[in-house]
Amino acid sequence: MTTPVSLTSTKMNLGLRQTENWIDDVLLPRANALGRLHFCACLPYPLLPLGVRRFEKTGLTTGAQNVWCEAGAVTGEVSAGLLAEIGCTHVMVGHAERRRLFAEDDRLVARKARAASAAGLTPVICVGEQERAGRTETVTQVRRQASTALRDLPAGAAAVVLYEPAWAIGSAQTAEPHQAAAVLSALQQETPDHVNPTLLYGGAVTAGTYSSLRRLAPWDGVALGRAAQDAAMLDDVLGELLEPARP
Ligand SMILES: O=C(CO)COP(=O)(O)O
Repeated sequence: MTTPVSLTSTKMNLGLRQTENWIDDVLLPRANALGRLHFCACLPYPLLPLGVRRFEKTGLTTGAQNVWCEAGAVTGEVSAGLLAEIGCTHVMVGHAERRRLFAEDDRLVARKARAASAAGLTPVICVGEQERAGRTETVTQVRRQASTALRDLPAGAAAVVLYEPAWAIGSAQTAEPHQAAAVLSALQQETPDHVNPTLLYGGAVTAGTYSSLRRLAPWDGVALGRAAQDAAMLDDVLGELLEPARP
């Protein structure tokens, strides 16, 4: 049984001091466990050097929450090359909040994923339905989002596909495990032969989420939001992800 993979994004929820405290008091004391999960913390742009410095030699890595597709004269944006140069390993593309607030569509998300990959970063391609929907509609949306982003990645490129239903993010409810299993199966079918992405679930993850999803489908891990910011919740999730005998 391979060890699951996990990551988190602090979104815009923590300032500089809060991020320092969270890294020092919550993440670093758990660096061994988090390192086993290849844990990546996706931070706002100005806090990326802080993450890179603090995580040096810990097994944890730093990711960005967004990127622009090209370098050059694009005021206010940040290129994949710069993210790689400062030490990021991952970058999220197409998070539901960006699709909703900034009208990011599948083609733009695909360009961002390609740029990330070309710079040596692992794109975390976020997919998921904006509104709660039935299985057929959900699977159709997710298939389209994932295939558009994956098909132009170079052969052998590292990639994560993160299924996060927008309605579950920040809520108390995760996706229903059978429906999530149908999504995972569609993602596997939609993955082109030349890439082998890690497939994660996110959205209202707490202790128990991974086990109930994994019972029905071979998810590679989970992305954490609120659960990574609370030491007790994080301990519970880590205990579950790292327990030796999972079904
Ligand atoms: O959006 C998320 C992570 O990117 C999920 O957040 P929550 O786990 O807090 O719902």
